[in-house]
Amino acid sequence: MPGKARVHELAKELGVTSKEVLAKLKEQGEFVKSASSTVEAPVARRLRDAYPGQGGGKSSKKPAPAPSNGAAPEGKPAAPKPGPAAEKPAAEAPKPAARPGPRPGPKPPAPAPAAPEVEVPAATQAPEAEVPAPAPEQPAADQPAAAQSGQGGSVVPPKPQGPKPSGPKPGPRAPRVGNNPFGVGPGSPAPRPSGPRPGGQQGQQGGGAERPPRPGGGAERPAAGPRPGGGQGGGNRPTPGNMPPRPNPGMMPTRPQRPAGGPGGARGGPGGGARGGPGGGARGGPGGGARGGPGGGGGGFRPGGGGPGGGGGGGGFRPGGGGPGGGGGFRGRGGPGGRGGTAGAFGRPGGPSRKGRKSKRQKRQEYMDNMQAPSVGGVRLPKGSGETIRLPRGASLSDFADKIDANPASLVQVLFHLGEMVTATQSVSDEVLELLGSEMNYTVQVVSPEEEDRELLETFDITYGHDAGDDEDLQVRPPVVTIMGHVDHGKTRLLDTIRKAKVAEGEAGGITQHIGAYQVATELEGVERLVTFIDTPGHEAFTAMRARGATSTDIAVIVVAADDGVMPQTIEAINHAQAAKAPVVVAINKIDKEGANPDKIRQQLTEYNLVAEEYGGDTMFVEISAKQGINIDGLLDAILLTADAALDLRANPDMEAQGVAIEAHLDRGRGPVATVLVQRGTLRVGDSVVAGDAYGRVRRMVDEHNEDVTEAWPSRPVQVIGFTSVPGAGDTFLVVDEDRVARQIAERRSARTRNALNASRRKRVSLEDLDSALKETNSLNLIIKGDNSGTVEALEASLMQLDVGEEVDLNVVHRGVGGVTESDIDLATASDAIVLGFNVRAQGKATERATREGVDVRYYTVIYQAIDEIEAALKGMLKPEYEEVELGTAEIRDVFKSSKIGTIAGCMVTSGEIRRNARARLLRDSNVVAENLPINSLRRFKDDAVEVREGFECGLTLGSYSDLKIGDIIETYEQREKPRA
Ligand SMILES: Nc1nc2c(ncn2[C@@H]2O[C@H](COP(=O)(O)OP(=O)(O)OP(=O)(O)O)[C@@H](O)[C@H]2O)c(=O)[nH]1
Repeated sequence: MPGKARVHELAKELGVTSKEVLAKLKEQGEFVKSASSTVEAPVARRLRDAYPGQGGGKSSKKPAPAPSNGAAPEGKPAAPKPGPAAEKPAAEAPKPAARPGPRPGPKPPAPAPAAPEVEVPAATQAPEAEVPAPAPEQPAADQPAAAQSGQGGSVVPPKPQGPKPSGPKPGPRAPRVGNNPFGVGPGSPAPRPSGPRPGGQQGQQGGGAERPPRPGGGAERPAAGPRPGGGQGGGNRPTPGNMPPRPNPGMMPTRPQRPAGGPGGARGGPGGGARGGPGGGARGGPGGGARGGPGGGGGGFRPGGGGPGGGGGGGGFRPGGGGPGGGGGFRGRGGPGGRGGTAGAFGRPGGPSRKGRKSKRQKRQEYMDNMQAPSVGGVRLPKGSGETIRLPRGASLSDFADKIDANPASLVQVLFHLGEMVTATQSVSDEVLELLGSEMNYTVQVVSPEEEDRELLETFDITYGHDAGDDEDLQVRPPVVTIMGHVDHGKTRLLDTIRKAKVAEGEAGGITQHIGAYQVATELEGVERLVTFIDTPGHEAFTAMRARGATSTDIAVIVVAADDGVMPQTIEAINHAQAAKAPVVVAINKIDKEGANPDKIRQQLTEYNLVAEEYGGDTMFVEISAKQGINIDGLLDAILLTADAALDLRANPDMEAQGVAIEAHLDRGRGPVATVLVQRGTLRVGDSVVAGDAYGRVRRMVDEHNEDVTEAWPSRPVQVIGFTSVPGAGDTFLVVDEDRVARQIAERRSARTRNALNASRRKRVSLEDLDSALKETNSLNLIIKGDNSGTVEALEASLMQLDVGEEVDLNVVHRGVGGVTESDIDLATASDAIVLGFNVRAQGKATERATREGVDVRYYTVIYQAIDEIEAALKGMLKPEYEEVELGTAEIRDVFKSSKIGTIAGCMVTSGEIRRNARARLLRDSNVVAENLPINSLRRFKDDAVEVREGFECGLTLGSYSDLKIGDIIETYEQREKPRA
């Protein structure tokens, strides 16, 4: 095969010295080692071109037509061994001859004479060739160009000069790095590392293999020989520069568009060669390349920072911070340009971060704040300036912390130091909140449930408790009356009598059911008037209900048995009425009985600010007999007169109804049923209603005659069916626009109640009694289920009033209306509770489950029985109380010392007996010298004894106590459990 020209041969040919040739080559950017080194044909040609006068230029033109002019010797070097397939001298190549014009058609018809032109270096024609330069898929088109290039001369194998650098190709003539003639134009020196432009431009031509096919791109250049990928430095060694492309960020279609990368190919330096000669390559030559040469190349595998003049890598695997103009990159470092480029996608930011730093001033301010902040137990707290913090009852430390922008954990710590152990989310009592607030100079205002409810309703633009509209919208309404009094003074009987009396007076159908309230008609001064009675009298267990009854009541009738007089609950009832500012009418009952002394009652009640009219006061006293129906009308008259005199009973019926739930229960067939008393507005079927934390839509309303009603005016009690759950007795109810609002109000109330309940139930654990609290809980948990909410509340209230000392806690973990369910049993299992069912039974498989889980379920129909039993159970739980019982005394008559046993007292038992293991105290001259000493050894003579009686001598030891003297008295005693009263 025709060898490559050696330097000295070329020197000879050109008539210059080898040294000169070497110098020239160096000038051209070719690094040739010595005179015996070979150079590639294009280099030789360029060299010849550089010496035109010496035939170099000519010679380059000659070789092609060689066959015709026989210039073989010259032609040889002219057509140097370019391509691997160049078996034949380039002179043979002409036929294709194709003029590499714009059309590289596969069959260029160009005749032989065109040959000279054929020799025009391909690179010079590149601009033309670029246009048609087909994509690699048109190898045929490439062919002629390749042929005419004169260097590859590869006529035959139309090897597709794929766009890939295809490094590993076994081309026998792997162009050496830096020798790719297509990287630069003819005659043009190697790209200077002077900026992106040359590099970029060159890169386009010799561009990386990954570049999309571009006209004239190195890869596609047919003239590029077998290894088109390279620029000047192009070679076909498998290097990162000419590896087949791998998918990487640098190859993403968008990347090359980054301005920073310059127009260089994805891997391209100017020459885009594998290892980057001057033209750049995979590792970056001056034109930039994989590692960022000075010229800032297109992205390579690791396009680093761009060089001084170049942009950074245009996206490669790890393009880094750019040089001055560079940018974009993943992880590269800045080149000489240093920082200043923008950060790469994942690169470090260009400059040091100042974010998060605090100024000295800020730090000083913080320090000052810290110094001023209150500190409890070393925990710094925010310092308030006396502002008022409003917290709902049962708020947690977390809620508090939110309001003052503090860390809840520090509040927990502070409370710990103050002796309260609570978690951040646990509800805490009002006092604790207030205490904590005062520590931090805040005024904590615990908002009452009523206030909270008002605020809650305000969020829905609802006001409760006021009549809407003007004075003229108000219409007279009947008075609402509650009957209260001491046990057995005749409240129930009176209510019955009134009811029956009115039935007798012709109420159609009569009062057929007890709904918690009823309305009766009576005549006063010829005018028919209505009076509403709340039909929930009771014994003290109903205190809670009564208290509420008084607040929803206009007038309180206090029943006092004429034969019994004023009793404790009479006074309590008066107090409730007066607290509710409800005028009182006193019904002196049982006047039919012997010994009835109404005047005594009048007299007694003056002490309680109830002065009878007869005595110059304004309270009406009416003497009646509920049993015999005496003076019932008189009582009704008195009620109405009192109402007229003392009250302005008017309400606006033309508004959405508001009122109070008097009683509620779960009806087997109808679901939750609530008796409500409309206080203002008109309640209608279909209204969306919310009562406490229950809500629903009024599906049906019935009155005390069990008749359906469609509208209920002020002071009218009706039973409402349609709630989704059972409201509580005494809950306020109101009609709202939409079901959604009703639901939301109910849910928020429910959450609030739960919180408040948690706060009240929380077992207060302080550091002093933490041990005992953990050792023994001493609490009785209860679940109360009843047939209606009034009963349940009453039972709970009574139980809570049980006096069992402070040793035992009574917790009602759940209460509800309805039968005992499986879920009640589950809760009881989880909380170790006893289930109390009042007038209800177990539902479904609750009994079975209770038996299985060992849950104690107790059913009652009499309230006293329930209370008595629980009281007994609680007393059983009380810790035993111990008392000291003296056993006997002994006088020390002698003292012995034993190295083995210690100090032994020889005694005479002077009273009672001395028992081994009993406790003893030592008296000397009637003073207690030592207490609680154990008698751990007791002997009578040499025998161990369990006890020694009065009049006998014994020897004993008092533990390790040794300060015994003759004449001391040993008093022994033991602790015995004290029976409870
Ligand atoms: N002689 C007489 N007995 C009456 C009169 N009113 C009530 N009694 C009787 O007194 C007893 C108690 O009457 P209740 O109506 O149950 O008394 P109460 O105040 O409702 O009792 P509690 O529901 O337990 O609080 C009953 O036996 C009645 O019959 C009355 O005017 N005269």
